[in-house]
Amino acid sequence: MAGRVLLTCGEPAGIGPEIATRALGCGVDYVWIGDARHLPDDVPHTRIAAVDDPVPVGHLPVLQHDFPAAVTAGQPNPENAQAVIDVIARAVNLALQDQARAMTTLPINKRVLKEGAGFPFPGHTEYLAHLAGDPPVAMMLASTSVTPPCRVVPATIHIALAEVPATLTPARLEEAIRVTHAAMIRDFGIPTPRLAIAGINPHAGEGGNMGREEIDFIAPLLERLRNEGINLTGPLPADTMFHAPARKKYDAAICAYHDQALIPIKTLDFAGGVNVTLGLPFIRTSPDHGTAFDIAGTGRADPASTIAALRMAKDMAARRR
Ligand SMILES: NC(=O)C1=CN([C@@H]2O[C@H](COP(=O)(O)OP(=O)(O)OC[C@H]3O[C@@H](n4cnc5c(N)ncnc54)[C@H](O)[C@@H]3O)[C@@H](O)[C@H]2O)C=CC1
Ligand SMILES: NCC(=O)COP(=O)(O)O
Repeated sequence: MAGRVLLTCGEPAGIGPEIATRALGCGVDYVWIGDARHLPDDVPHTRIAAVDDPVPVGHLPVLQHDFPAAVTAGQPNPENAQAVIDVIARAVNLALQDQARAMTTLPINKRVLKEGAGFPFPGHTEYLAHLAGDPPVAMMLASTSVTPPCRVVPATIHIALAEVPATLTPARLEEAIRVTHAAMIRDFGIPTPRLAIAGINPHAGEGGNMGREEIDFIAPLLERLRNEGINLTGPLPADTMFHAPARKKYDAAICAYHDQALIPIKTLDFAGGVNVTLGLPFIRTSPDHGTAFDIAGTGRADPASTIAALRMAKDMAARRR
C-alpha cells in the first residue's frame, strides 16, 4: 500500500482549495485530487502521474482532474457537478486498489450535485457505501481537541426529521451499534468499547409518558446485545449525555438522528471535529464543516478540522496495518 493519503477537492467554489493548501506541513503526506487551476495563485504544487510520485519539498502533490467550467469562489457551478463526483469515485478506486492508505474528502454541496448531475445520494457517506458494494456503514463525528472525547453516530443520517421515527427501526439501530462497536476496536484501538445509546424522545420517553420507542424496542434490543457481551448503556436522555462527566462513561454515543448527534460535537469541537465513515473497506475521514460559501476565497477558512481529519486517517491506516 502506498504511503500518501488522498485528499479529494470537493466543491471547488467552497473553501476546499484554500484549506487543502493550508494543511501542508501538518505531518501527513497527502495528494490532492482536483483541478490545479482552482488552487490559490501562490501555492507551489507539482502535478504527478501516480499517487506516490515524488515532489519538491514544500510542494502540494496534485493528481490533476480537469473540470469543465470556470470557478468563482462562493458561487457553485452545476456544470462542474459531475467532475466533483468523479473525483470522489477516482479516490475510491485508488483506495480499493491499495494505491493509497486512506482518503480524506473535502466538502461537497449536495444540492448542486443533484441539480448539475442528478446525484442521487444525500452525502459522501451513502455514495462511498454504494461504491464499496453497500456494506453496512455508519457516520461518526469524532472530536480531537476536547477531553473526554465526544464521538457521536447518528443511527439515521440525512433524512427529514419527520421521517426519523419510521426509519429508526430495531434493525437500523442494531446495525449502527454493531458497525460502531467493530470500528471502535479496529480503527480507534479501543479493545472493549463502551457505547451509550440515546433515546429518541425527551427524557428517553419518561417511562412511556413522552413516547414509547424506548420501551417498545430500544431497551429490549440493548438487553439482547448486552447478552452478547457488548458494553451498552441506555436508552439515555439525550439532553444530559454530552456534558464532560457524562462523556467520561462511554467511548461513543449512538443517537437517533442527525442533529441530536451533530449539535453536541460541533458545539464542543467545531475546529477539531472529524467525520469518519465506519464500516468501509478503506479509511475515509473528512472535516466536520461544509463548503462555507460565505467565506470562500477570503483566506479566513480555518484548516484545523481538515488537518485533524488527515491525521486521523493516517493514524487509522497505521492501526489497520
Ligand atoms: N462532508 C461534506 O461534504 C459536508 C458538506 N456540507 C455541505 O456544506 C454546505 C454548507 O453547509 P452549512 O450548513 O452552511 O455549513 P458550513 O460548515 O459550510 O458553514 C457553517 C458556518 O461555519 C463557517 N465555517 C465552516 N467551515 C469553516 C472553516 N473551516 N473555517 C472558518 N469558518 C468555517 C461558515 O463560514 C459558516 O458561517 C451544505 O451544502 C452542506 O450539505 C456540510 C457538512 C459536511
Ligand atoms: N452533516 C454531516 C454531513 O453532511 C457530512 O455528510 P457526508 O458528506 O460525509 O456524508
